[in-house]
Amino acid sequence: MLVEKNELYPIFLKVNQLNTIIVGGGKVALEKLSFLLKSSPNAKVALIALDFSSELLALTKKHKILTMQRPYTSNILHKQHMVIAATNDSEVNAQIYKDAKEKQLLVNVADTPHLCDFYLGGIVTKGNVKIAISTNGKSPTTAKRLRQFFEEVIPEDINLLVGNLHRFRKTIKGNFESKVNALNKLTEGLLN
Ligand SMILES: C[C@@]1(CC(=O)O)C2=NC(=C\c3[nH]c(c(CCC(=O)O)c3CC(=O)O)Cc3[nH]c(c(CC(=O)O)c3CCC(=O)O)/C=C3\N/C(=C\2)[C@@H](CCC(=O)O)[C@]3(C)CC(=O)O)/[C@H]1CCC(=O)O
Ligand SMILES: NC(=O)c1ccc[n+]([C@@H]2O[C@H](COP(=O)([O-])OP(=O)(O)OC[C@H]3O[C@@H](n4cnc5c(N)ncnc54)[C@H](O)[C@@H]3O)[C@@H](O)[C@H]2O)c1
Repeated sequence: MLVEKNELYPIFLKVNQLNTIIVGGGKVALEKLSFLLKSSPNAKVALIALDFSSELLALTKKHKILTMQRPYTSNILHKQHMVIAATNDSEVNAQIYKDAKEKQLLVNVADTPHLCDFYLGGIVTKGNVKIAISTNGKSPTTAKRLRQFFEEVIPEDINLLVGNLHRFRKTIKGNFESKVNALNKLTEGLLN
């Protein structure tokens, strides 16, 4: 049996130094913004929509996020790096996709895999450690459950390990290779 394989390449974006725009102000926009801010509270993001739900407005106020109450027009994509389309108008969403492609922006039309350059994933954060989960767009529910599972099983003190190894690395003398050897020797027991 041929097993399908996820060929997406995950990268960890510094969204505090990139410009992201979300088009839409309803339930889906709220979900995408909440997950973005949960992982990256200082993300540089702006929203544009005909109207915004009160829950979404409360979140934008809390994080000092700019909201623009007007219809989408393509000029809003100027100087943006990424756009998330989350309106309830599929023609507008398709137009955003087309405009973004013309301007070579990364685009995600929420919940519409064939109109996405990237997917938002399930994300587990423990201090400096972050794990991103994707099911290749096949089952967001599985991504959510896996995220909950790893949030539960990965100990909070994983961050202590990272901090200790970071400090230990600075104390090791020698070239790159001997540092790698020392770090690997010290941590080989972690797998057992
Ligand atoms: C991970 C997460 C992040 C986030 O949203 O930020 C995320 N979806 C989440 C939850 C969720 N979304 C939906 C449900 C209801 C169950 C269901 O319908 O299946 C649930 C579960 C729930 O809410 O319980 C609806 C839905 N979503 C997509 C479709 C279309 C389709 O499946 O074809 C439909 C059907 C729409 C319809 O019916 O028309 C598609 C996408 N959703 C993705 C991400 C991308 C793929 C990620 C991957 O590769 O796994 C992708 C491809 C594009 C995208 O990036 O949007 C977040 C969990 C975060 C967490 O909890 O940690
Ligand atoms: N809510 C869900 O659970 C769900 C599930 C699966 C798919 N979807 C799909 O996701 C999309 C968004 O759903 P939702 O629940 O967030 O809708 P919603 O009605 O809660 O919000 C839609 C938002 O789009 C904005 N909008 C519409 N036209 C616009 C335009 N021309 N310019 C700027 N903003 C515009 C509205 O102002 C509103 O804020 C829809 O296509 C919906 O079918 C929703």
